[in-house]
Amino acid sequence: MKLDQHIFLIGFMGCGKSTCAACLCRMTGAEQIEMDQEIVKRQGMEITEIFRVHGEEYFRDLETDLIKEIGNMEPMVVSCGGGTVLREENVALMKAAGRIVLLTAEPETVFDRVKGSADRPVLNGNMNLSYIKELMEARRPRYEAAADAAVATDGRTAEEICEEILEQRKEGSHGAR
Ligand SMILES: Nc1ncnc2c1ncn2[C@@H]1O[C@H](COP(=O)(O)OP(=O)(O)OP(=O)(O)O)[C@@H](O)[C@H]1O
Ligand SMILES: O=C(O)C1=C[C@@H](O)[C@@H](O)[C@H](O)C1
Ligand SMILES: [Mg+2]
Repeated sequence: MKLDQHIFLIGFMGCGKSTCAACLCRMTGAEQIEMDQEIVKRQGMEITEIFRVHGEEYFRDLETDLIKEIGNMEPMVVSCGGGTVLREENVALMKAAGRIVLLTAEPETVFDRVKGSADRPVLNGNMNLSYIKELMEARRPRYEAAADAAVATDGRTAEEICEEILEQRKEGSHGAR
């Protein structure tokens, strides 16, 4: 199933964007772009380092620049940063270039998936379930407003999740995205 537009995977940290993007690429033959990794590569610095040295706004500007570039690329699967859709401008650029799929997971699932890692500056110092719940609730309206479709990931394999994403896309081809 070849892509005719980008698929942007969005959602909270640890919801499975990178895992599902890789799986979607195996299923469609499309290329994957990992926004976080691409920014790390270009800056020659880890994300925690970019936040520490330049601040969050600087990182958010890099995300916007990258989204603009992606808009001019061949259709691919884009694994967004967890906070990419916090900027309205980014959402508008993404909507113009493809379909935005929200991956969801319960806070308990997220905590379980991310608790062993120190690579997410937004969670460093706040690696606990109540903070994850609070931040997820605060961000939920932004994720939901940006999404063309949503898929729950709790207790499901990447393959099951991706089949649903591709199935929705077929259905969507007759009307809404
Ligand atoms: N459906 C799933 N079932 C079980 N474990 C999963 C699933 N999806 C992802 N994981 C695991 O959860 C962790 C986070 O997944 P992943 O890196 O794909 O999330 P992400 O949304 O890209 O997070 P971030 O961008 O914040 O790093 C990984 O260890 C991954 O193996
Ligand atoms: O949710 C967030 O704000 C972030 C998520 C990560 O993917 C990174 O983009 C960065 O750590 C910020
Ligand atoms: Mg990721």
